Amino acid sequence: MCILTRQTDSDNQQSPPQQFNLPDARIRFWPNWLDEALAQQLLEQLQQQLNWQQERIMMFGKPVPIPRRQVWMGDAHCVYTYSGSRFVPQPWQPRLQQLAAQLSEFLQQPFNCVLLNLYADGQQHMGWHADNEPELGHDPVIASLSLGASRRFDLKHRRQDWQLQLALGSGSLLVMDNGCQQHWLHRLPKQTKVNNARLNLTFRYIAAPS
Ligand SMILES: O=C(O)CCC(=O)C(=O)O
Ligand SMILES: [Fe+2]
Repeated sequence: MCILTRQTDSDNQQSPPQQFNLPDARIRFWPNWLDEALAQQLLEQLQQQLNWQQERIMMFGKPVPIPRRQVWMGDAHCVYTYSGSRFVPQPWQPRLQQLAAQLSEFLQQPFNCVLLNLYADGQQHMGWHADNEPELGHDPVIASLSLGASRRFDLKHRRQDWQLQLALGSGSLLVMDNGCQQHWLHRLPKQTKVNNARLNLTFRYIAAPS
């Protein structure tokens, strides 16, 4: 097993990313893509303004609330099926549409929808999964922006004994592509000592029906 950890440093959007060429995948990481004050301001604004939902998923035949709150937002055709439920997007909040456009320009990659996850504290989490729903296409590019409390993010190869752990601090941007969803899984583990909220935004692209 190989566990690699990177700590954040003072890079910004002008700096080249930290790049991890993993077996069967690529991860790029900008520790300070947004500066600290802007990240904090955006966190507070989105926490207050958005219509946060605690979705329920079916587990062993019973509806169970997921351990975080979510918003699904994007272009009207971006209907998304996740853990057996169908999500119709909320219309764009202007600041988020602007961020999607900024990321599209920055990464030279279209984004037309975003899943927002709000973790009230370190008890809230997300289990092992891949963002490999068919709507996202064959090899999706997922751009993950984090605001608020720093949390650990784990990746593991599906078939080989490889793991990667990253600390995702406020304002950091993580980009997963080149096989990451096909060959790896990721999760946000519980961290019971974390008392503050974290908001994560994963920008995605869903092709319009032809
Ligand atoms: O909160 C995170 O960093 C992970 C979010 C995630 O994996 C997802 O939205 O699919
Ligand atoms: Fe994910």
